Amino acid sequence: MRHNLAPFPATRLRRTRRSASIRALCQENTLSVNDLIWPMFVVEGSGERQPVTSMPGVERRSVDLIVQAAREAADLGIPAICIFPYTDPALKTDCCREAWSADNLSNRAIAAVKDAVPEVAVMTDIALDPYNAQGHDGIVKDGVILNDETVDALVKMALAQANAGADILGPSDMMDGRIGAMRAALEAEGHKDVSILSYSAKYASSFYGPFRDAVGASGALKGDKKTYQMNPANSDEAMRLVERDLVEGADMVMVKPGLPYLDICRRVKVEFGVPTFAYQVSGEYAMIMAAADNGWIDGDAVMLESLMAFRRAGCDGVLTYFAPQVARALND
Ligand SMILES: NCc1[nH]cc(CCC(=O)O)c1CC(=O)O
Repeated sequence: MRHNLAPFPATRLRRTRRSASIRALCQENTLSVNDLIWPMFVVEGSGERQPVTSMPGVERRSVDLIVQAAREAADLGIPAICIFPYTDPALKTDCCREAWSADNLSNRAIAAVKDAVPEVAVMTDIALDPYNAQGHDGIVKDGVILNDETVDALVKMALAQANAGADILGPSDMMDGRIGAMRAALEAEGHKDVSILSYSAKYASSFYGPFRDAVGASGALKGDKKTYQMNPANSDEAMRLVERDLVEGADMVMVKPGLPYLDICRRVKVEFGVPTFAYQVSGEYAMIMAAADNGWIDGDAVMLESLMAFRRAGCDGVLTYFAPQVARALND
């Protein structure tokens, strides 16, 4: 872009900022409810709500209340929700078989939402951590995370979610070869219209701490996820991962976490021009809420500013725990 500005005073850049109406005319980016995916946590029971201590305002909800939240999403105009299960520790095993059980908690929630509020798109999470006694996203043997055995398990998990009625599958595991394997299995099993939103550039981040509390995975996890999630120091590698996932059949891609990785969001959008999403993760949410609860920042204003930043960086949409608050603020 060239910037051949006439010298002052012919150019006074404040002219386009002088009133609300002129600022509105010159605004380059917008944030709308259409840009939101609302992540939520499901727990066993009925009428059950459990606050997540490290994420003020976020609760685990039983399936009936997930359905109620999906209705709220529809009323607010939020196009999609994303379901994460809090799994009973007794169901966690080394082989992770609960992950692909047709009537596991997550699949029951997917089916219930699709039955009651079919117009809301349901996204899922595909990774073994909620079902793994070892807390890892993949199957662990002798301290090593096994790639190909994990992909076989993830394919079964993907099919179970598609059978339950999921619209968008979200592989968040970072194994190699999983997108191609899932896409082939979906085609073979008649799920040709199910979307894959791949967590393509997912970093080994410390911003996921509160999420691991929310799904009850922090206790089980031994070690870290650095042999599969990305090194936060890398950027070119993210482009290779995105390209690989697109070639294997992903429809949309994600960068995660969000705000600390806006440069990656920008590169993905500019280099590939595909539907690009960011995940404003639990730690990002917790930081904003903690400062707001202390009266140190204006929480609502910072929430909206942080989400506009994703749009400015080129994201088509954002997974954010703020989704209902944002929708309410935008609908006001
Ligand atoms: N693989 C599971 C998964 N899916 C989404 C998140 C994090 C989301 C958040 O922090 O809000 C994680 C945690 C992890 O990788 O340890």
